[in-house]
Amino acid sequence: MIRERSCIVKAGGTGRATQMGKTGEETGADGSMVSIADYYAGKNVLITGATGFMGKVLVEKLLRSCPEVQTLYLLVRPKAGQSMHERVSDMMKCKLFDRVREDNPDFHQKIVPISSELTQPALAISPEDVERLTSCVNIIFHCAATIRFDEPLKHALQLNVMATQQLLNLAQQMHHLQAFIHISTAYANCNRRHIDEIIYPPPVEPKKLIDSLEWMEDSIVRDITPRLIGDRPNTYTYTKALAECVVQRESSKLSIGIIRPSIVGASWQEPFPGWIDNFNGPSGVFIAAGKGILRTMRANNDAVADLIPVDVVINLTLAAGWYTAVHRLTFPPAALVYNCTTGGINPFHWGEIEHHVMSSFKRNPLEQAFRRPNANITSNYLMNQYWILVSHKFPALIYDLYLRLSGQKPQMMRIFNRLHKAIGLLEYFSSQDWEWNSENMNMLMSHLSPEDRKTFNFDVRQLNWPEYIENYCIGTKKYVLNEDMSDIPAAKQHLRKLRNIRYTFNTLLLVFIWRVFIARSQMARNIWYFVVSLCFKFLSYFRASSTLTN
Ligand SMILES: CCCCCCCCCCCCCCCCCCCC(=O)SCCNC(=O)CCNC(=O)[C@H](O)C(C)(C)COP(=O)(O)OP(=O)(O)OC[C@H]1O[C@@H](n2cnc3c(N)ncnc32)[C@H](O)[C@@H]1OP(=O)(O)O
Ligand SMILES: NC(=O)C1=CN([C@@H]2O[C@H](COP(=O)(O)OP(=O)(O)OC[C@H]3O[C@@H](n4cnc5c(N)ncnc54)[C@H](OP(=O)(O)O)[C@@H]3O)[C@@H](O)[C@H]2O)C=CC1
Repeated sequence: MIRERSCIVKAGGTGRATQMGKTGEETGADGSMVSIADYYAGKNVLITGATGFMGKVLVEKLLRSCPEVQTLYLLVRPKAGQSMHERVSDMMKCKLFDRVREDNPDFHQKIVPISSELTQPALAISPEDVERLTSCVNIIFHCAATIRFDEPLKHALQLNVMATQQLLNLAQQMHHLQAFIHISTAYANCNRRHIDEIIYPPPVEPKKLIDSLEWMEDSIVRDITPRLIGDRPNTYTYTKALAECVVQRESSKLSIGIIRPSIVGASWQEPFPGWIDNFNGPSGVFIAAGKGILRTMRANNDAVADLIPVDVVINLTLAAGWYTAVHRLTFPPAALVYNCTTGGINPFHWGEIEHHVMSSFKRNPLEQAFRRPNANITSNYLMNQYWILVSHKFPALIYDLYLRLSGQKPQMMRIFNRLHKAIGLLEYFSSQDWEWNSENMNMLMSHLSPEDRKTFNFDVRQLNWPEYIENYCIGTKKYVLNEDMSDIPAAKQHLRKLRNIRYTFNTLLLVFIWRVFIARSQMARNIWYFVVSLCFKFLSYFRASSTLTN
C-alpha cells in the first residue's frame, strides 16, 4: 500500500501534533511544514546496509538528531561467525555512537535487527518478520549494495538489482509506508559527461538480463561481461544504473527518492570530524600514500575530485526522506533524484588533494611507514609506468631481498601487485571530469527551516577543503588504522631515520655506479681524474688565499 489518502502521524518529541495539510503536506498545528525531527518522531524506519559505512552514519544521525524516532528495523545478515545480534551490538559499541550513547544510554532499545540475506528469495525474511514490517514501517532507506568494482556480474546483479526489486515488492505490501529512499551513485551514468537529475534509459532491460544470466555458467558470464557493461568501467556502476531503472518503475505506486552521492569520504562535522572506517575509494589511496607505499598514481591534476563527506550525504538523505514523505500526495508519479555532489558548487581538484594529503601526512605521519610519504599524480601513462618501476617495483625488490636474506618471507612485491590492481580500478574516476546538475539539492535546502538547515546541514559551500582533508587523513590514522595520536613524535623520528637511510643508500649507489663505470671506461676515468684534480686545485687556491688574508 502506498500513496495513502489519509494519515494522522504520531506527535513529535516537541509534543507538536502533525496532520495532513490541504496540499497533502504534513503540517504542524499552526499550518507550517513539520520539522525533520518532528516528522521522524514516532516513525518506524527500515534500513538495509546498516552495518556498512554509510548505513552506520545514518543510524547514528537518526538516533541523535531525531531522538523521538520510534524504531529502527535493520536488515542484517550473520557474517564471519557472528550472529546478527552480535554484529549489531558490536556496531553500537563503536566510537561513532559515543555522542548518542551520551545523550541516551538506552538508545539500543530503539534498534531491532531483522535477519535477512538480501540475495535470497524474499530476502530470507521470516514470515513473522514480514508481518511485523508490513504492519508498521513508515520509511525505508535502502543502502545495501556491493560496492566492489571487481564483483562478478551475476552477484552484483543479484544484490544491487534483484534485491532492490524484492525490497520494492515488500515495500508495496506495507500498510503505512510514506517514503522509499534508494541510495544510488553519481557514477551510475558515468558513461555520460553531463548528468542531470533524471533516470536515463537503462543499458539493457533488467528483467531480460536477469533471465538470460540465470541459466548461464559463471565462466560464460565472466567472458561476456566486458561486452555487456560496454562503456561503463565496472559491474558496480552498471548494476547501479539498472537498479535506478527498477526503482523508478515502482514510482507510480510508491513515493520514491533516489540519492546519488559521488565519492563518499570521511565525515566533515558529525558526529565528529574525520570519521571513516574503510579502505574504499580515496581512503585506501590516502593510507597507501601516507605509509609511503604508493608513490605514483594516474590522475588528472586539474580534474575535479568530487568527494562528498558522509555526514553531508546522510543529512541530505534524511531530509529527502522527510520531503518525499510530506509531499507524497502532491508528487507526480516519478522518483525525485538528488545528485549529491560538490564539483559544481565548491570544486576541488585531484592536484590540490595530492598536495594537502602529502602535507597532512608529513605533519601527522602514520606509524611504521615503508618510505617517507611523497606521492605524485600524473596523467601521463608512460611517466606513471616509469615511476611504478623506479618507486614501487625497485624498492619492493630490494626490500624482499632484505627479507629473504634475514630469513623472513618476502611480501612487498605481493602488496604492490594488489595495490596496482586496486589503483587500476580507481584510475578511471581520477582521470576525468563529470558535471552533475544538483538543482534538487538546492531545492531541498530551500524547503528547510533555518533550524533544520543547521541540524541537517548539507550546504557544501561552507566546506573548507584543506581543513577537511587534514581531518580526513587524521581520521584514517585514528579510526581505520587504530593508531594513537600520541605516537606522532615516534612516527616523525621513524621518518627521519628513513630519510637518513635514503641519503646513505643514494650516496652508496652513486659511488657504486661510478666505480663500475670507471672500471670499464677510459673516458670516465679521464673525467674522474679531471674533476678530482680540479677539486684539489680549488682547495689549494682556497687554502692559499685564506693564509694570505690572515
Ligand atoms: C597519490 C596520492 C595522492 C592522493 C591524490 C589522488 C587520489 C586519487 C584517488 C582516486 C580515488 C577515486 C575513487 C573513485 C571511486 C568512485 C566510485 C564511485 C563511488 C561509489 O559509488 S562506491 C564506493 C567505491 N567503491 C570502492 O572503492 C570499492 C573498491 N574496492 C574494490 O573493488 C576491492 O576492494 C578491490 C580494490 C578490488 C580489492 O579487492 P581485494 O584484493 O579482493 O581486497 P579486499 O577488498 O577483499 O580487501 C582485503 C583486505 O585488504 C584491506 N584493504 C583493501 N584495500 C586496502 C588498501 N588500499 N590498503 C590496505 N588494506 C586494504 C581490506 O580492508 C581487507 O581487509 P580485511 O581485514 O577486511 O580482510
Ligand atoms: N562509499 C561510497 O563512496 C559510495 C557509496 N554509494 C552507495 O551507498 C550505499 C552504501 O555504501 P557503503 O556504505 O559505502 O557500502 P558498504 O560496503 O560499507 O556497506 C554495504 C552494506 O550492504 C550490506 N550487504 C551487502 N551484501 C548484503 C547481503 N547479501 N545481504 C544483506 N546485506 C548486505 C552490507 O552488510 P554486511 O556488513 O553484512 O556485509 C553493508 O551493510 C551503496 O548503495 C553504495 O552503492 C554511493 C556512492 C559512493
